[in-house]
Amino acid sequence: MSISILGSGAFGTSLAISIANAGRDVTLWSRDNDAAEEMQRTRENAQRLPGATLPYNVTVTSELSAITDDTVLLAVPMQQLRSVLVANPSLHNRTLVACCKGIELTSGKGPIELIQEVAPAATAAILTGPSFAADIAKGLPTALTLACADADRLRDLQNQLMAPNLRIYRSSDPVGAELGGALKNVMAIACGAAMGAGLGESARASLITRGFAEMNRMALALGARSDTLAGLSGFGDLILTCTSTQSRNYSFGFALGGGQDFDPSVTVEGAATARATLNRADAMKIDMPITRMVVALLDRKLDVREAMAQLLARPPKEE
Ligand SMILES: NC(=O)C1=CN([C@@H]2O[C@H](COP(=O)(O)OP(=O)(O)OC[C@H]3O[C@@H](n4cnc5c(N)ncnc54)[C@H](OP(=O)(O)O)[C@@H]3O)[C@@H](O)[C@H]2O)C=CC1
Ligand SMILES: O=C(CO)COP(=O)(O)O
Repeated sequence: MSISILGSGAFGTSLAISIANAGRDVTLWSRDNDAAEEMQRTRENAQRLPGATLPYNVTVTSELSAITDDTVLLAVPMQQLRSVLVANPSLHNRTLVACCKGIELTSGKGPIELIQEVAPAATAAILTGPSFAADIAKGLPTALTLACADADRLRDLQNQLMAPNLRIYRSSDPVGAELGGALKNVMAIACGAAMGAGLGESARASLITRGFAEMNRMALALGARSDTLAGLSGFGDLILTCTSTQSRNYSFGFALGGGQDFDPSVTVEGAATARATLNRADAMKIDMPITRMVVALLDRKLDVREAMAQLLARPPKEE
Protein backbone atom coordinates (compact mmCIF):
# COMPACT_ATOMS: atom_id res chain seq x y z
CA MET A 1 0.00 0.00 0.00
CA SER A 2 1.70 3.22 -1.11
CA ILE A 3 0.82 6.88 -0.78
CA SER A 4 1.53 9.97 -2.86
CA ILE A 5 2.03 13.45 -1.46
CA LEU A 6 1.66 16.48 -3.68
CA GLY A 7 3.63 19.41 -2.27
CA SER A 8 7.09 19.05 -0.77
CA GLY A 9 6.86 21.81 1.82
CA ALA A 10 7.51 21.32 5.51
CA PHE A 11 4.27 19.46 6.19
CA GLY A 12 4.28 17.24 3.09
CA THR A 13 7.87 16.26 3.76
CA SER A 14 7.23 15.47 7.43
CA LEU A 15 4.23 13.29 6.56
CA ALA A 16 6.32 11.49 3.93
CA ILE A 17 8.95 10.69 6.57
CA SER A 18 6.43 9.47 9.12
CA ILE A 19 4.39 7.32 6.72
CA ALA A 20 7.55 5.87 5.13
CA ASN A 21 8.95 5.02 8.55
CA ALA A 22 5.76 3.04 9.16
CA GLY A 23 6.76 0.83 6.20
CA ARG A 24 4.75 2.28 3.32
CA ASP A 25 6.31 3.53 0.09
CA VAL A 26 5.79 7.24 -0.48
CA THR A 27 6.04 9.34 -3.65
CA LEU A 28 6.67 12.98 -2.77
CA TRP A 29 5.97 15.41 -5.62
CA SER A 30 7.62 18.81 -5.93
CA ARG A 31 6.75 21.38 -8.60
CA ASP A 32 10.44 22.24 -8.87
CA ASN A 33 12.52 19.73 -10.83
CA ASP A 34 15.87 20.90 -9.42
CA ALA A 35 14.56 20.78 -5.85
CA ALA A 36 13.14 17.28 -6.42
CA GLU A 37 16.43 16.00 -7.81
CA GLU A 38 18.37 17.51 -4.93
CA MET A 39 16.05 15.99 -2.32
CA GLN A 40 16.20 12.61 -4.02
CA ARG A 41 20.01 12.75 -4.07
CA THR A 42 20.77 14.30 -0.65
CA ARG A 43 17.81 12.64 1.18
CA GLU A 44 17.00 15.98 2.79
CA ASN A 45 14.61 18.87 2.14
CA ALA A 46 17.19 21.50 3.04
CA GLN A 47 14.95 24.41 2.10
CA ARG A 48 11.71 23.53 3.86
CA LEU A 49 12.60 20.98 6.55
CA PRO A 50 16.35 21.03 7.17
CA GLY A 51 17.91 18.34 9.32
CA ALA A 52 15.32 15.60 8.69
CA THR A 53 16.39 12.53 6.72
CA LEU A 54 14.14 11.07 4.04
CA PRO A 55 13.85 7.29 4.48
CA TYR A 56 14.93 5.07 1.54
CA ASN A 57 11.29 4.34 0.61
CA VAL A 58 10.45 7.99 -0.13
CA THR A 59 10.86 8.82 -3.83
CA VAL A 60 10.96 12.52 -4.65
CA THR A 61 9.89 13.49 -8.14
CA SER A 62 8.57 16.40 -10.20
CA GLU A 63 6.89 14.03 -12.70
CA LEU A 64 3.16 14.00 -12.22
CA SER A 65 2.92 10.69 -14.10
CA ALA A 66 4.76 9.13 -11.13
CA ILE A 67 1.69 9.76 -8.94
CA THR A 68 -0.16 6.52 -9.55
CA ASP A 69 -1.55 5.86 -6.06
CA ASP A 70 -5.23 6.21 -5.34
CA THR A 71 -4.52 8.11 -2.12
CA VAL A 72 -3.00 11.53 -2.74
CA LEU A 73 -2.26 13.96 0.11
CA LEU A 74 -2.50 17.59 -1.00
CA ALA A 75 0.07 19.46 1.12
CA VAL A 76 0.09 22.89 -0.51
CA PRO A 77 -1.01 26.24 0.95
CA MET A 78 -4.78 26.81 0.85
CA GLN A 79 -4.66 29.72 -1.57
CA GLN A 80 -2.80 27.45 -4.07
CA LEU A 81 -5.14 24.47 -3.80
CA ARG A 82 -7.51 25.47 -6.62
CA SER A 83 -4.71 26.03 -9.15
CA VAL A 84 -3.11 22.71 -8.18
CA LEU A 85 -6.41 20.86 -8.66
CA VAL A 86 -7.23 22.61 -11.93
CA ALA A 87 -3.74 21.92 -13.32
CA ASN A 88 -3.93 18.19 -12.53
CA PRO A 89 -7.14 16.64 -13.88
CA SER A 90 -5.55 13.17 -13.75
CA LEU A 91 -6.04 13.31 -9.95
CA HIS A 92 -9.74 14.03 -10.10
CA ASN A 93 -10.89 10.42 -9.65
CA ARG A 94 -8.60 9.68 -6.68
CA THR A 95 -8.95 9.95 -2.91
CA LEU A 96 -7.72 13.47 -2.22
CA VAL A 97 -6.71 14.24 1.36
CA ALA A 98 -6.39 17.97 1.97
CA CYS A 99 -3.53 18.75 4.35
CA CYS A 100 -4.01 22.50 4.28
CA LYS A 101 -5.64 24.81 6.81
CA GLY A 102 -7.50 27.78 5.46
CA ILE A 103 -10.39 29.33 3.58
CA GLU A 104 -10.01 30.38 -0.05
CA LEU A 105 -10.15 34.16 -0.32
CA THR A 106 -11.88 34.30 -3.69
CA SER A 107 -14.67 31.81 -2.94
CA GLY A 108 -14.94 31.58 0.87
CA LYS A 109 -14.60 27.78 0.55
CA GLY A 110 -12.55 25.42 2.68
CA PRO A 111 -10.42 22.61 1.20
CA ILE A 112 -13.16 19.95 1.20
CA GLU A 113 -15.70 22.24 -0.46
CA LEU A 114 -13.08 23.25 -3.01
CA ILE A 115 -12.14 19.66 -3.89
CA GLN A 116 -15.85 18.84 -4.27
CA GLU A 117 -16.28 21.79 -6.64
CA VAL A 118 -13.22 21.22 -8.86
CA ALA A 119 -13.02 17.40 -8.69
CA PRO A 120 -16.54 16.13 -7.95
CA ALA A 121 -15.58 12.51 -8.76
CA ALA A 122 -12.85 12.48 -6.12
CA THR A 123 -13.33 11.23 -2.56
CA ALA A 124 -12.49 14.26 -0.42
CA ALA A 125 -10.92 13.99 3.03
CA ILE A 126 -8.98 16.26 5.36
CA LEU A 127 -6.05 15.59 7.68
CA THR A 128 -5.71 18.28 10.32
CA GLY A 129 -4.93 18.89 13.99
CA PRO A 130 -2.16 20.10 16.29
CA SER A 131 1.13 19.21 14.65
CA PHE A 132 4.33 20.98 13.79
CA ALA A 133 6.12 19.49 10.79
CA ALA A 134 9.43 19.53 12.66
CA ASP A 135 7.91 17.46 15.51
CA ILE A 136 6.40 14.88 13.14
CA ALA A 137 9.69 14.56 11.24
CA LYS A 138 11.57 13.95 14.50
CA GLY A 139 9.19 11.11 15.33
CA LEU A 140 7.68 12.96 18.29
CA PRO A 141 4.19 11.84 19.37
CA THR A 142 1.40 13.59 17.47
CA ALA A 143 -2.38 13.10 17.21
CA LEU A 144 -4.42 14.25 14.24
CA THR A 145 -8.00 14.25 12.99
CA LEU A 146 -8.85 12.61 9.66
CA ALA A 147 -12.31 13.52 8.39
CA CYS A 148 -14.25 12.15 5.43
CA ALA A 149 -17.93 11.74 4.65
CA ASP A 150 -17.39 8.20 3.23
CA ALA A 151 -17.20 5.98 6.35
CA ASP A 152 -15.63 2.94 4.64
CA ARG A 153 -12.99 4.94 2.84
CA LEU A 154 -12.27 6.80 6.09
CA ARG A 155 -11.34 3.55 7.90
CA ASP A 156 -9.02 2.52 5.02
CA LEU A 157 -7.37 5.92 5.04
CA GLN A 158 -6.90 5.86 8.79
CA ASN A 159 -5.03 2.56 8.48
CA GLN A 160 -2.91 3.90 5.62
CA LEU A 161 -1.81 7.02 7.45
CA MET A 162 -1.29 5.80 11.03
CA ALA A 163 2.34 5.53 12.10
CA PRO A 164 4.00 4.70 15.43
CA ASN A 165 4.37 8.40 16.27
CA LEU A 166 1.21 9.51 14.46
CA ARG A 167 -2.12 8.61 16.06
CA ILE A 168 -5.01 9.42 13.76
CA TYR A 169 -8.60 9.75 14.94
CA ARG A 170 -11.52 9.35 12.51
CA SER A 171 -14.21 12.01 12.16
CA SER A 172 -17.36 12.03 10.07
CA ASP A 173 -17.53 15.84 10.25
CA PRO A 174 -15.29 17.26 7.50
CA VAL A 175 -16.92 20.69 7.79
CA GLY A 176 -16.02 20.98 11.46
CA ALA A 177 -12.51 19.63 10.91
CA GLU A 178 -11.68 22.05 8.11
CA LEU A 179 -13.16 25.06 9.91
CA GLY A 180 -11.30 24.37 13.16
CA GLY A 181 -7.97 24.16 11.34
CA ALA A 182 -8.67 27.29 9.31
CA LEU A 183 -10.04 29.56 12.01
CA LYS A 184 -7.44 28.77 14.68
CA ASN A 185 -4.80 30.39 12.46
CA VAL A 186 -6.69 33.70 12.65
CA MET A 187 -6.76 33.47 16.44
CA ALA A 188 -3.03 32.66 16.47
CA ILE A 189 -2.34 35.91 14.64
CA ALA A 190 -4.46 37.78 17.21
CA CYS A 191 -2.63 36.12 20.14
CA GLY A 192 0.77 36.75 18.57
CA ALA A 193 -0.13 40.40 18.04
CA ALA A 194 -1.24 40.81 21.66
CA MET A 195 1.94 39.19 22.96
CA GLY A 196 4.13 41.15 20.53
CA ALA A 197 2.57 44.38 21.76
CA GLY A 198 3.23 43.40 25.38
CA LEU A 199 -0.44 43.08 26.38
CA GLY A 200 0.28 40.04 28.57
CA GLU A 201 -0.68 36.42 29.17
CA SER A 202 -4.12 37.29 30.55
CA ALA A 203 -5.01 39.04 27.30
CA ARG A 204 -3.84 35.98 25.37
CA ALA A 205 -5.96 33.63 27.48
CA SER A 206 -9.00 35.84 26.82
CA LEU A 207 -8.32 35.85 23.09
CA ILE A 208 -7.96 32.07 23.00
CA THR A 209 -11.20 31.55 24.92
CA ARG A 210 -13.29 34.17 23.17
CA GLY A 211 -11.65 33.15 19.89
CA PHE A 212 -12.86 29.60 20.51
CA ALA A 213 -16.39 30.95 21.08
CA GLU A 214 -16.12 32.84 17.81
CA MET A 215 -14.84 29.76 15.95
CA ASN A 216 -17.79 27.76 17.28
CA ARG A 217 -20.31 30.43 16.27
CA MET A 218 -19.11 30.36 12.66
CA ALA A 219 -18.60 26.62 12.44
CA LEU A 220 -21.99 25.68 13.94
CA ALA A 221 -23.72 28.11 11.57
CA LEU A 222 -22.06 26.27 8.68
CA GLY A 223 -23.22 22.85 9.89
CA ALA A 224 -20.23 21.68 11.93
CA ARG A 225 -20.62 19.71 15.17
CA SER A 226 -19.52 21.26 18.45
CA ASP A 227 -17.69 18.07 19.53
CA THR A 228 -15.48 18.38 16.46
CA LEU A 229 -14.57 21.94 17.41
CA ALA A 230 -13.77 20.75 20.93
CA GLY A 231 -11.41 18.11 19.55
CA LEU A 232 -7.92 18.01 18.07
CA SER A 233 -8.78 19.89 14.88
CA GLY A 234 -10.33 22.81 16.76
CA PHE A 235 -9.46 23.35 20.41
CA GLY A 236 -6.31 21.22 20.22
CA ASP A 237 -4.81 23.12 17.32
CA LEU A 238 -5.98 26.46 18.72
CA ILE A 239 -3.99 25.87 21.90
CA LEU A 240 -0.86 24.73 20.06
CA THR A 241 -0.84 27.54 17.54
CA CYS A 242 -1.71 30.35 19.95
CA THR A 243 1.00 29.41 22.45
CA SER A 244 4.05 28.38 20.43
CA THR A 245 6.69 30.49 18.77
CA GLN A 246 7.13 27.55 16.36
CA SER A 247 3.87 28.67 14.75
CA ARG A 248 4.27 30.90 11.71
CA ASN A 249 0.84 32.44 12.26
CA TYR A 250 1.67 33.28 15.88
CA SER A 251 5.12 34.60 14.91
CA PHE A 252 3.65 36.72 12.13
CA GLY A 253 1.18 38.21 14.63
CA PHE A 254 3.98 38.76 17.14
CA ALA A 255 5.96 40.74 14.54
CA LEU A 256 2.85 42.71 13.61
CA GLY A 257 2.19 43.55 17.27
CA GLY A 258 5.79 44.52 17.88
CA GLY A 259 6.09 46.62 14.73
CA GLN A 260 8.73 44.33 13.23
CA ASP A 261 9.14 43.07 9.66
CA PHE A 262 8.20 39.48 8.78
CA ASP A 263 9.58 37.46 5.85
CA PRO A 264 6.79 37.62 3.23
CA SER A 265 7.86 34.29 1.68
CA VAL A 266 6.80 32.38 4.83
CA THR A 267 3.44 30.57 4.60
CA VAL A 268 0.97 32.36 6.92
CA GLU A 269 -2.44 30.84 6.19
CA GLY A 270 -4.34 32.96 8.73
CA ALA A 271 -3.98 36.27 6.87
CA ALA A 272 -6.04 35.41 3.77
CA THR A 273 -8.29 33.22 5.89
CA ALA A 274 -9.14 36.15 8.21
CA ARG A 275 -10.36 38.18 5.24
CA ALA A 276 -12.25 35.26 3.71
CA THR A 277 -13.88 34.45 7.06
CA LEU A 278 -14.90 38.02 7.75
CA ASN A 279 -16.51 38.31 4.28
CA ARG A 280 -18.50 35.15 4.92
CA ALA A 281 -19.38 36.09 8.51
CA ASP A 282 -20.63 39.52 7.44
CA ALA A 283 -22.76 37.95 4.70
CA MET A 284 -24.22 35.52 7.26
CA LYS A 285 -24.55 38.20 9.98
CA ILE A 286 -22.31 36.28 12.39
CA ASP A 287 -20.47 38.36 14.97
CA MET A 288 -16.69 37.73 14.76
CA PRO A 289 -15.02 40.62 16.59
CA ILE A 290 -11.55 39.07 16.93
CA THR A 291 -11.43 38.14 13.25
CA ARG A 292 -12.51 41.70 12.45
CA MET A 293 -9.68 42.99 14.65
CA VAL A 294 -7.15 40.83 12.82
CA VAL A 295 -8.31 42.14 9.43
CA ALA A 296 -8.06 45.74 10.72
CA LEU A 297 -4.49 45.02 11.90
CA LEU A 298 -3.58 43.50 8.54
CA ASP A 299 -4.99 46.56 6.78
CA ARG A 300 -3.08 48.81 9.20
CA LYS A 301 -6.34 50.54 10.11
CA LEU A 302 -5.66 50.04 13.84
CA ASP A 303 -2.68 49.20 15.99
CA VAL A 304 -2.95 46.37 18.52
CA ARG A 305 -3.69 48.58 21.53
CA GLU A 306 -6.46 50.39 19.67
CA ALA A 307 -7.89 47.07 18.47
CA MET A 308 -7.85 45.64 21.99
CA ALA A 309 -9.43 48.81 23.40
CA GLN A 310 -12.26 48.45 20.89
CA LEU A 311 -12.79 44.79 21.86
CA LEU A 312 -12.95 45.73 25.54
CA ALA A 313 -15.33 48.63 24.94
CA ARG A 314 -18.03 46.58 23.20
CA PRO A 315 -21.46 46.59 24.92
CA PRO A 316 -21.66 44.37 28.04
CA LYS A 317 -22.96 40.85 27.33
CA GLU A 318 -23.40 37.42 28.90
CA GLU A 319 -20.53 34.96 28.40
N1 LIG B 1 4.35 23.29 8.61
C1 LIG B 1 3.57 22.76 9.53
O1 LIG B 1 3.99 22.55 10.68
C2 LIG B 1 2.16 22.40 9.21
C3 LIG B 1 1.52 22.86 8.07
N2 LIG B 1 0.23 22.54 7.83
C4 LIG B 1 -0.46 23.07 6.65
O2 LIG B 1 0.14 22.53 5.47
C5 LIG B 1 -0.07 23.42 4.39
C6 LIG B 1 1.26 23.58 3.68
O3 LIG B 1 2.13 24.18 4.63
P1 LIG B 1 3.69 23.92 4.67
O4 LIG B 1 4.06 22.63 4.06
O5 LIG B 1 4.11 24.15 6.06
O6 LIG B 1 4.19 25.13 3.76
P2 LIG B 1 5.60 25.40 3.14
O7 LIG B 1 5.67 26.87 2.96
O8 LIG B 1 6.67 24.73 3.92
O9 LIG B 1 5.54 24.69 1.73
C7 LIG B 1 4.55 24.92 0.79
C8 LIG B 1 4.79 23.97 -0.34
O10 LIG B 1 3.76 24.11 -1.30
C9 LIG B 1 4.36 24.17 -2.57
N3 LIG B 1 3.50 24.90 -3.49
C10 LIG B 1 3.07 26.17 -3.36
N4 LIG B 1 2.31 26.50 -4.40
C11 LIG B 1 2.25 25.41 -5.20
C12 LIG B 1 1.64 25.14 -6.44
N5 LIG B 1 0.88 26.04 -7.06
N6 LIG B 1 1.84 23.93 -6.99
C13 LIG B 1 2.59 23.00 -6.37
N7 LIG B 1 3.20 23.21 -5.19
C14 LIG B 1 3.03 24.40 -4.62
C15 LIG B 1 5.67 24.89 -2.34
O11 LIG B 1 6.54 24.65 -3.42
P3 LIG B 1 7.97 25.39 -3.53
O12 LIG B 1 8.83 24.75 -2.48
O13 LIG B 1 8.39 25.09 -4.93
O14 LIG B 1 7.71 26.85 -3.27
C16 LIG B 1 6.13 24.25 -1.05
O15 LIG B 1 6.78 23.04 -1.28
C17 LIG B 1 -0.61 24.73 5.00
O16 LIG B 1 -1.98 24.83 4.78
C18 LIG B 1 -0.34 24.57 6.49
O17 LIG B 1 -1.31 25.24 7.28
C19 LIG B 1 -0.48 21.74 8.66
C20 LIG B 1 0.09 21.25 9.80
C21 LIG B 1 1.46 21.53 10.16
O1 LIG C 1 -0.94 24.14 11.76
C1 LIG C 1 0.06 24.15 12.43
C2 LIG C 1 0.14 23.48 13.73
O2 LIG C 1 -0.89 22.58 13.91
C3 LIG C 1 1.23 24.93 11.98
O3 LIG C 1 0.99 26.24 12.33
P1 LIG C 1 1.65 27.43 11.52
O4 LIG C 1 1.17 27.30 10.08
O5 LIG C 1 1.18 28.65 12.19
O6 LIG C 1 3.14 27.26 11.61
